[in-house]
Amino acid sequence: MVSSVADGAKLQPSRAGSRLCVRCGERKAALKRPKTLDQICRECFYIVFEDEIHQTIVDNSLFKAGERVAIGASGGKDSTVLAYVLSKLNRRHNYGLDLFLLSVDEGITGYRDDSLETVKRNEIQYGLPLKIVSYKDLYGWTMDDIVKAIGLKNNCTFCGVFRRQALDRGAALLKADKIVTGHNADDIAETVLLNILRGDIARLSRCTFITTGEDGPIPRCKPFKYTYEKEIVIYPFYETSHIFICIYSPNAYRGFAREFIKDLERMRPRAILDIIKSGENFRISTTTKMPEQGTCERCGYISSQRLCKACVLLDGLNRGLPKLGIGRTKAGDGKDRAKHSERNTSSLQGKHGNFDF
Ligand SMILES: Nc1ncnc2c1ncn2[C@@H]1O[C@H](COP(=O)(O)OP(=O)(O)OP(=O)(O)O)[C@@H](O)[C@H]1O
Repeated sequence: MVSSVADGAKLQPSRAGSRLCVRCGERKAALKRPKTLDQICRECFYIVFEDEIHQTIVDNSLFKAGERVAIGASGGKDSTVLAYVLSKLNRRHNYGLDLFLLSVDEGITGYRDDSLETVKRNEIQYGLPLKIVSYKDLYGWTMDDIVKAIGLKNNCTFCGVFRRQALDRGAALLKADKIVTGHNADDIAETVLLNILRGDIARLSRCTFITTGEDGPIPRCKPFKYTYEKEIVIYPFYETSHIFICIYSPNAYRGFAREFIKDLERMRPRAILDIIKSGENFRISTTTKMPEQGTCERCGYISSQRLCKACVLLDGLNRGLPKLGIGRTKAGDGKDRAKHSERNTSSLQGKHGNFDF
């Protein structure tokens, strides 16, 4: 399913009126910057947008020269803009990175097949090699098959767990040193809020990290950590920009958090950065038990249980018991590596889940 988001982006420029740009003081302001509400011209908007991302990359030492970086490319607005900006900054600032597009085909007819067409165009437009890995090849199941087996209710759990691992496997095939994703400031603020609402201390403690998985197979980072979604939408300006909406994603709880953050942003744009800042400054009590890292006995993937979540879910599917591994039951067959409280066990469960991408 495809919907155009260019409309929202076009409204703002027309409201900017005839004021001069606050940055250059020469050209007419073309829009009100969503992040700061500054009246700014189009040229200066591009400059500050790209410069802030460059600054985030430099301040957080996200990359080293010579690294092979796989860009998680879904074909949606965030990762499409990420691929474009990262290849531009790589050239402009001589990062010395080898960039690749990496797409996971979940096998969702009418959604991922459409968005993969965008990625294939990006491969040519941006001159970046593309690798596609599919759930069908990796797990023997497409999401269409999984939804037929389990219905709509818990399908996001399968998709999140499988996608996380599929990205790692694809990146390993590309011999990548890092994976980057298009998670933006709104996504991160939303995740902070959700982890508070769920009392998920383990994930709360790491969901604001700009780089995660340094102890795992391939670290992944988020160069858009401080980039507002509204600015990502505006960035391609009058070019058509599309959002692909998953036909299977009912995730109402996340949707509620998202709406709440959008309301806060309308009243006070800084709210998004402030929620991220709060998340960054949470201190976890030393008495809270944290997951103990290991590897899955069956597939060798990083896991805090005897079997990783993907293997447990796959087992359930293959045995005709698709609900196995869903919810708050323990992954594996109960032989935990460490004794955890009930709450901590539930945190571990989602370690590869879609809230902790
Ligand atoms: N199928 C996929 N293949 C490769 N990377 C993916 C895939 N799905 C998600 N990602 C990565 O995870 C990020 C966040 O995914 P999410 O599903 O939240 O989509 P989103 O916020 O709408 O981003 P986008 O606009 O890029 O689709 C994406 O920006 C992308 O980098």
